[in-house]
Amino acid sequence: MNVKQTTPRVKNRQVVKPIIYGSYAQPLIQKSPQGHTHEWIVFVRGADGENISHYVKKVVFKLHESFEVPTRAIESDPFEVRESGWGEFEIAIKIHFADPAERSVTLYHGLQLYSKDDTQLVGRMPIRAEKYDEIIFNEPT
Ligand SMILES: O=C(Nc1ccc(C(=O)N2CC(c3nccs3)C2)s1)[C@@H]1CCCN1
Repeated sequence: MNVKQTTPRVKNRQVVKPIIYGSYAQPLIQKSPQGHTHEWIVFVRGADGENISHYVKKVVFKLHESFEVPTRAIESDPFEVRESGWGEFEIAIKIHFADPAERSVTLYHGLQLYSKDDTQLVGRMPIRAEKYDEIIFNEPT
């Protein structure tokens, strides 16, 4: 009996990429001449340390417009911006993908320089403000 063998079509399947984004901040030992009180870093990274540059082409961090160069495009791992300042504000984080067919994704992060609860932090303990999220790609059939 002649049975036609067909290649099994892969249905639309999802590829889920876990990421962590956020900021770490630490008080400066002394206020800078510009009045900066903290140093901080804002970042996007793969959860469990995965190298996201396999599927991320660049990450654009949009800082407050009072920064000298408020728009920072980072085109290779580590996708982070290291800065200093005196206050907390929202940072837009736009992730552009290596696959030109994939639309970019924008996340928003409130830079945190101070502890949210009333624990009086001893010394220069860093303030970690991190969020877990997932980038979901729909694989074509
Ligand atoms: O703080 C806040 N907004 C901030 C915007 C920019 C900040 C900052 O840290 N910097 C600008 C950059 C400069 N350095 C020298 C010249 S411009 C260092 S803070 C708000 C105000 C109320 C609550 N939070």
